Amino acid sequence: MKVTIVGAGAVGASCAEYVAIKNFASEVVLLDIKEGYAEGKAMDLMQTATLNGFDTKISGSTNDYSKTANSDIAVITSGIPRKPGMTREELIGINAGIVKEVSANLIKHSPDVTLIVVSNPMDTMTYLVHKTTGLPKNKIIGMGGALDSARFKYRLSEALECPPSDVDGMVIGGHSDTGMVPLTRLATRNSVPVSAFLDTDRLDQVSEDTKVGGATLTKLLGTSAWYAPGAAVSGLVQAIACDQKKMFPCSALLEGEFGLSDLCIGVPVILGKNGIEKIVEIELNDAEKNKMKESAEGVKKTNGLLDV
Ligand SMILES: NC(=O)C1=CN([C@@H]2O[C@H](COP(=O)(O)OP(=O)(O)OC[C@H]3O[C@@H](n4cnc5c(N)ncnc54)[C@H](O)[C@@H]3O)[C@@H](O)[C@H]2O)C=CC1
Ligand SMILES: O=C([O-])CC(=O)C(=O)O
Repeated sequence: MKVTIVGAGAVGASCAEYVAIKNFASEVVLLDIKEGYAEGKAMDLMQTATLNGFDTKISGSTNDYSKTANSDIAVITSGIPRKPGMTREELIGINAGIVKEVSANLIKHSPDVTLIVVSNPMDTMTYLVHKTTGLPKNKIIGMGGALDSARFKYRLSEALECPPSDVDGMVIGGHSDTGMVPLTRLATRNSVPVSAFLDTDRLDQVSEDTKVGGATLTKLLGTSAWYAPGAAVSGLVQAIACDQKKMFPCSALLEGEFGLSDLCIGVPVILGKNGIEKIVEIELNDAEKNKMKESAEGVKKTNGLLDV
């Protein structure tokens, strides 16, 4: 199993580390445009192999895509992150060109690759990859909802004063400060609806904190987050690599599902060896449907800025 990660920055390197530690991939190639950077990160990570007990071979490449040939899965984390006060959407001008070029280069050397798009604005970057590559729709996956759901569960565990492992929950919709749709109605603590423990005001607060999860960290860190993003991507990579048939909310091309079409947005999907094996059309109530519709309008507005 060969995994390539383009962009050896904060998220790319974190993802490489989690993939390696989980020890399911034979090879991880890190590629970056910055001279020597991916090689340096790869060497540093390889020197953790005996410490962390993994056998995955991690190598680096400065923009030489021949090193990525025959990758099964490739992750795109190349591009700029936001600074405090910015939205993800403001990154489109620089990141669209990078994502278009990187995806074309990856596919040239690995025509059967499954792509996971991380660069922001992620839903629009995922749509761009659909529009500009010939890859089938099941092989293009945007990562956002897995991260947003992890943050939702963290915020719920804070409110419930319980360990995060007691909590289950999911965030669908666009990966943006206003577009996320945390499904509080379906969230549970060990199968008990969270509404049995928390009142509406507290649940609304959890939702709001979840939606601005990325912005909150960007303000604290001066750049956007990487540990939870890297871990979330590694979960998607593992589900595909190990054919786990696990369900995650991912940005997928919709063609009528949830009453939406011609966009990529976060919805529950089953991930296995064929990438997106199924979009799971869960029943939403009217309020959730309206939030999804508004979220989709926001994503489409950003998509309208693309030159495709
Ligand atoms: N979808 C999500 O949930 C998340 C998305 N992100 C996004 O991921 C992206 C990366 O974030 P960070 O790793 O924090 O940024 P970073 O600046 O640490 O790393 C980005 C790397 O991309 C490289 N790069 C730029 N152009 C390239 C090209 N043409 N080819 C190869 N490499 C290139 C840079 O040299 C740099 O090393 C950002 O757009 C950020 O907004 C970050 C966190 C979560
Ligand atoms: O907030 C950002 O810009 C990066 C990101 O997508 C996240 O951490 O959710």
